[in-house]
Amino acid sequence: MTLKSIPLTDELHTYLVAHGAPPDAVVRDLAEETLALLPEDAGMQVAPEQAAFLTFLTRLLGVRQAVEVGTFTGLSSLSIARGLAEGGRLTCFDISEEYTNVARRYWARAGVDDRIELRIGAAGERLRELPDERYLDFAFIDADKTGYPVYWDELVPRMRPGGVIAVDNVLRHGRVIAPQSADDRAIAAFNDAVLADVRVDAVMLPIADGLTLARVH
Ligand SMILES: C[S@@+](CC[C@H](N)C(=O)[O-])C[C@H]1O[C@@H](n2cnc3c(N)ncnc32)[C@H](O)[C@@H]1O
Repeated sequence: MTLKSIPLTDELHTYLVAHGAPPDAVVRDLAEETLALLPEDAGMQVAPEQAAFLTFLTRLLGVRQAVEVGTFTGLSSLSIARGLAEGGRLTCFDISEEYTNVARRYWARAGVDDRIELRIGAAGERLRELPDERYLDFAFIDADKTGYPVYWDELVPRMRPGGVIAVDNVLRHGRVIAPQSADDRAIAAFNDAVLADVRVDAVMLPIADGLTLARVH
């Protein structure tokens, strides 16, 4: 049995991205503009292979109702929106008008703005505005790390049976096993809580900074 995922050199990463739904012009421009406008924060954007995976997964699940927590300049939301089934809707949560104004432009350019609703404000509070029923097919959590348990607790009861929650940055660039910050400790505790949560089956994938996929019973 193979013992672990192989390490990715830069060359291998480039090869992997190029051979699995490579970024189109919209995604390339969004990545370039994010880096130019927000050089300090551009690393928050999902990796290109994650973007492709989000579209693939959304399509695979036939998602009609999706939520994203943590939109930034829009790469993950664009990727989810592209995979939605006919008539599907994505509701996005973020606190920043500045970041999400970039997202709005790229949603329009990609022709998916008609299926996305953006709600600005602290997601812990704004998620409570969502219908109190099990209607969500898919959710993606990628905002402030200390908020993850709150987002999880708001989202799990709203997932339809078989719905999937994807959670980003669960490996904290390896620091999850030796936390060095409050964010690292928050993710380590969150990962333990997911493992113990009897409402879900979860797998942790070594994509980019680690992605948990949890299927809600
Ligand atoms: C890692 S980035 C998201 C990256 C995005 N998924 C992408 O692919 O480009 C985290 C985002 O969470 C937002 N955020 C931070 N705290 C938040 C909160 N309390 N409620 C909602 N959004 C928050 C930030 O403004 C930022 O845009």
